Amino acid sequence: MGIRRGNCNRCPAANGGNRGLGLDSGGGRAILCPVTAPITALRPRAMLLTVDTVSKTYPGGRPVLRGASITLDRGQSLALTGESGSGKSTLLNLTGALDGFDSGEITLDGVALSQLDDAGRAALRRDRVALVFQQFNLIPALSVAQNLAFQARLAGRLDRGWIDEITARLGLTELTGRYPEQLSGGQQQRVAIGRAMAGRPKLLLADEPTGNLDETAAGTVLDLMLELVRDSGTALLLVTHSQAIAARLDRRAHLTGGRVAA
Ligand SMILES: Nc1ncnc2c1ncn2[C@@H]1O[C@H](COP(=O)(O)OP(=O)(O)OP(=O)(O)O)[C@@H](O)[C@H]1O
Repeated sequence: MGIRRGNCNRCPAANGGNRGLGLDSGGGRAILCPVTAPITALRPRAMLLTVDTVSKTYPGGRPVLRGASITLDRGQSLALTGESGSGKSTLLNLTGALDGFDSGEITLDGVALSQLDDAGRAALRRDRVALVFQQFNLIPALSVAQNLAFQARLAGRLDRGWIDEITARLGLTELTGRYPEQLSGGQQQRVAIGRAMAGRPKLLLADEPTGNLDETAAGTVLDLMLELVRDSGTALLLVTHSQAIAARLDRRAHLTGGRVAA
């Protein structure tokens, strides 16, 4: 970047100037203030996602998000917790460009979501984001192998070697010819995770991914998902009610009153 980092002699945030920009104490050269600069400016390579003071009210409803902010580095995992109705799924959907927000900004992999039209949002979802929900959402007419390949093709990154690796790591090798209705819930969710990862997404959004599974299956699925995500360098934003699950991730953030308390 053109502007270097250092100690500024006056805090522009305090003086009503541009947040994060300051002057060095010597010659008045522009620098990034290490105190007030947005983290994105200081660590541009590591940062994947910034949700910056985002607000959202559904038509006819009360505000759900009132200036919610989170950040996520590449390859990092973050658990989003909060009371029922606090807006966790809403925040996840906004992050995945599934819905629009009223104010603030979401930046994903350098792309400001507020600037995208419908086609741009669709492209972002296809190329960089993958979703796993509590409902497995597999395509019933496609076999396990076809479900995985479908997603990879959609993302424009069909790599048979990678799909074979995912299949093996998720313990699905014996099941590749089966159809979703021939699988248990835990098996279906493993396929859903495999499908999500098949296109090598930058960000995996998971909404209560083990919520429909019994404890044993949930534990297995979570272990496999975290291992696969970690080794792939994919960042994970996971909504959960479970403190035990939240504790397994790198960081956690709690949503309350429409804001995030990290
Ligand atoms: N499409 C929608 N239209 C109108 N209101 C909605 C819509 N989706 C969610 N809401 C409302 O927004 C609020 C937050 O919902 P959201 O699903 O984001 O919460 P949550 O924290 O994920 O809840 P839970 O833990 O129960 O799944 C709720 O009051 C909900 O009724």
